[in-house]
Amino acid sequence: MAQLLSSSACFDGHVNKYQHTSAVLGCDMRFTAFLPTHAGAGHTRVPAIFFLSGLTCNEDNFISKSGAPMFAAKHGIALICPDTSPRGVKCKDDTATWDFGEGASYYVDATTDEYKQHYQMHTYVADELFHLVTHFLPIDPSRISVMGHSVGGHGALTVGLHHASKFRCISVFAPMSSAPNCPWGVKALTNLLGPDRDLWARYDAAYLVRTYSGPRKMEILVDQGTNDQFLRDQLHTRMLVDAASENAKNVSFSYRLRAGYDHGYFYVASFVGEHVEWHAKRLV
Ligand SMILES: N[C@@H](CCC(=O)N[C@@H](CS)C(=O)NCC(=O)O)C(=O)O
Repeated sequence: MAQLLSSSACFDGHVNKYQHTSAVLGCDMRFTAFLPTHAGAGHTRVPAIFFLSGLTCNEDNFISKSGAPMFAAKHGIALICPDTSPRGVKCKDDTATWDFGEGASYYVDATTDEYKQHYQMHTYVADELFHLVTHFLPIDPSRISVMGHSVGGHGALTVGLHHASKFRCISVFAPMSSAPNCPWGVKALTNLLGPDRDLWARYDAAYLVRTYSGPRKMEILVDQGTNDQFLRDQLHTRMLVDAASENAKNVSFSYRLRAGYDHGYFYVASFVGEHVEWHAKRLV
């Protein structure tokens, strides 16, 4: 069960904030949900898009900055926005920097002694939160997809490709495309999984796109701004394009390059309507 903390009318629906105790993470967690008005009326279950946010974000950034609820209302789709990490669990160094730890879990299931007790965000999103929202909210479990931004784009790709029977399609803005091949990812995976790089492939989005083999063809939409300050050193979006071209049998891939846009929420807000429409075609 989740406790409703607040509810605000928004377009043709409500933005609700919930809190629940996560058994997987061993702490209380919050998430926000946009629910269209007709969700739950006469037992109506609606499709949903999970949105995974990037570094320094919590459950509020996307829902309040992207403008997505207007488009979700138009298409009758729910938005589910989890927090980006466990909170207040006091693991080693997890509040020391902005690019790792609290607000920066990288959606990984940790195996190191320092982090494995709480940093299980992959299983939290794919299993625990998925189960919670499809049992507690009027959401149709057979019509769910995943979207993400930056490190949350890495999260959307890794969660979506590992759980393709649960998530129908994936779209990402400015994704961190290969965690083992950028400084953010190397720092996070060393902390969360240890130094054995063979274990890191499970969270390498480009590797997963290249090797994905079912249960059905996965549709992926990748969006990238050309003036993104993190593109050259951290995101390497081209690696996803190359990986998809090598696996066209199993992956249907669209790439939208946006001239002049940077990494921030003004960029996400500019194209989120296109993304919600793309998901709606596959969910509604
Ligand atoms: N704190 C970093 C930036 C972190 C950052 O850009 N985070 C992105 C995701 S990777 C974000 O969505 N930030 C929250 C926001 O803009 O609301 C800095 O100041 O350079």
